[in-house]
Amino acid sequence: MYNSLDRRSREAIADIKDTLIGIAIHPELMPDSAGYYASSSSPRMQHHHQQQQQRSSRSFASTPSLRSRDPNALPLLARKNAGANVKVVVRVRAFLPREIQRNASCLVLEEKSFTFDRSYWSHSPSSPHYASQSHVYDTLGEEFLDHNFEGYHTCIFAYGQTGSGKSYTMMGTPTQPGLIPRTCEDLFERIHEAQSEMPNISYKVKVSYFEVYNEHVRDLLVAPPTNPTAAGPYYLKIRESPTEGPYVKDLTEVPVGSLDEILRLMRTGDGNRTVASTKMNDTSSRSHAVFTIMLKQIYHDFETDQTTERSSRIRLVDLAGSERAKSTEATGVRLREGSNINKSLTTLGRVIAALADPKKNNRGGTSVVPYRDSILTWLLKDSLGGNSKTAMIACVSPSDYEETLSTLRYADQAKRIRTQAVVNQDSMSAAERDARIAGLEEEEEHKKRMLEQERRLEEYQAQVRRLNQMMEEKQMVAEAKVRAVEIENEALKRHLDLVLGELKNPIKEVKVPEVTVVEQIPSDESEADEDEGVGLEMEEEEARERERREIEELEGLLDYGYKTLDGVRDLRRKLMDDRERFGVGRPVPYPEGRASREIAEVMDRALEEAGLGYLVMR
Ligand SMILES: Nc1ncnc2c1ncn2[C@@H]1O[C@H](COP(=O)(O)OP(=O)(O)OP(=O)(O)O)[C@@H](O)[C@H]1O
Repeated sequence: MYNSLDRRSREAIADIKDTLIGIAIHPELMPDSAGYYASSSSPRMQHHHQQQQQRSSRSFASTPSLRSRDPNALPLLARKNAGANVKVVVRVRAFLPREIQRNASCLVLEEKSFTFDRSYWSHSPSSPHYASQSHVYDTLGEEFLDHNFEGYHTCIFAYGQTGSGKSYTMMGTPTQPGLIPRTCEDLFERIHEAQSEMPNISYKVKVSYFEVYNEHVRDLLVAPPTNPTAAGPYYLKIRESPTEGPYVKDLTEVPVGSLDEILRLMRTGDGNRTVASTKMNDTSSRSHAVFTIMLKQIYHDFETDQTTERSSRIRLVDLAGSERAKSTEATGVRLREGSNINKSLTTLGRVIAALADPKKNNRGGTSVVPYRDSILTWLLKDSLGGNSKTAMIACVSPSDYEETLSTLRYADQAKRIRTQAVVNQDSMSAAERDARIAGLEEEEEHKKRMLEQERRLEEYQAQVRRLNQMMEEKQMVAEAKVRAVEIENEALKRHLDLVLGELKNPIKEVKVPEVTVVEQIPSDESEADEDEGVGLEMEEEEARERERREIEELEGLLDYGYKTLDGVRDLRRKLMDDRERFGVGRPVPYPEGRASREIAEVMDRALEEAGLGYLVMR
């Protein structure tokens, strides 16, 4: 216990030294020598400060950490410290039943030297050095949560071969919860404690959970679609913001207000994670899972009317395990997963190697760090080499020599990485806050107006599209009608020609001579012959006259037909010229005569049926 406190005190002193060096680089940003609570005249604040100091006997950096620095005296730029190395710990798990069955023995490495911060012996609970789940949290998780309350982003990731105990360490089991549930529990405990002591502090917690599976990002807080193709894109895209770095676009971030809520989400996400049974592990994680808690602390000083806001991100990563196809005997989908897992872990190794190499890293050589070579390293860019306090838990199996050696080398290299964590804090006076709110409101109003304009433009464009479509349809219908009338007219014309031909050359009626027996009356014979001759002449004259009239009438009718056809052609041309005026036709008067009227009526009906009845004048 004493040793642990002593070590943590030393670490604290080193951390303070780093910070002071960082501040000294910017002398104008040197903080006010008086501490935040010391400078506060409020007795409540001083009382709280004492409480915090008492609490620090349980935890080195005490709970809600808006305590230790004056937010006014430490503006954002000054919070960049000289950087600190990634914390690296190694954990050895217990034998699994199958290892006990084959009488596996705990391997002893030949003498080699690796640098770590700590090692956890979780091999046999009977050992006096046994590191339980709670021990791992108390000695690592708690310290990192302290950093979060101080306003630092943190990341703890578990690395190791398949079946070495990463998921056990990060998530644990219902009876032996791991770092993630314990962090959530401690987080809400601290929040409740702080809120009961300080009414002017409020907290906002949000959570997200995603996995990187086969080089794709999947939201674990959204149930996988039963039919991925019908449900749209299944995987999420990655974007990079100039201030926040790479992030997952459209990732669900759920606001949470209690431990129960966050644990429920954690279980939901865990249930959605891609897990499969392999020869090396019955429940092998086939993806890298990233559980993120976003913590915002808003502190309001009633005396100065100043608001201070601290935001931090807690990233807890359970990587998929490196695996040898030979040991896992994987085939098909499992083999493909395994090769993707190994590929991204190899890239992680290259990123760690580049970051650990001062020649590449210190002289602004971050561009040579191959973050973008895998989704995992790109998303962890900030945690690995940027604004984050980071820890790696290297998990090893007790009986696998080669894999253990490789994990230890990895871990040793990671220990050389330095990150540059800054306190993510922003403070403003009441006037600044009001101005910011006004500015944001104006921005919001402007965005709303823009959106409204965009919406209207879209509506207008949709309306124009609908109108054009209807016009096209109308034109197509009109053209079809014109074609129908033309066909009708052609048929009519042929019919008229036939009728006309028949009238011009009528088929003469063959008169069969009547055989009659005539009584001979000698005195009146010549008179009777004369009368008969005159009657025949008149009949012939009448027939010719009737024929002439019919021909005239039919010629008029034909003329009417041609004119109607002209009207239709005219209409068609107009339709082509101007859709708006396609309905205006040329009226054609009826010709005289009964027969032509009948035919004209037939034609009119045809036109009317074709929807063009207005062409002729009634
Ligand atoms: N410290 C430990 N004490 C007891 N059992 C452990 C310990 N660590 C791991 N185990 C057990 O070992 C098995 C494999 O562990 P786990 O699933 O955590 O491995 P992993 O590294 O996450 O594997 P993978 O990469 O395949 O997902 C599990 O049955 C787990 O309960």
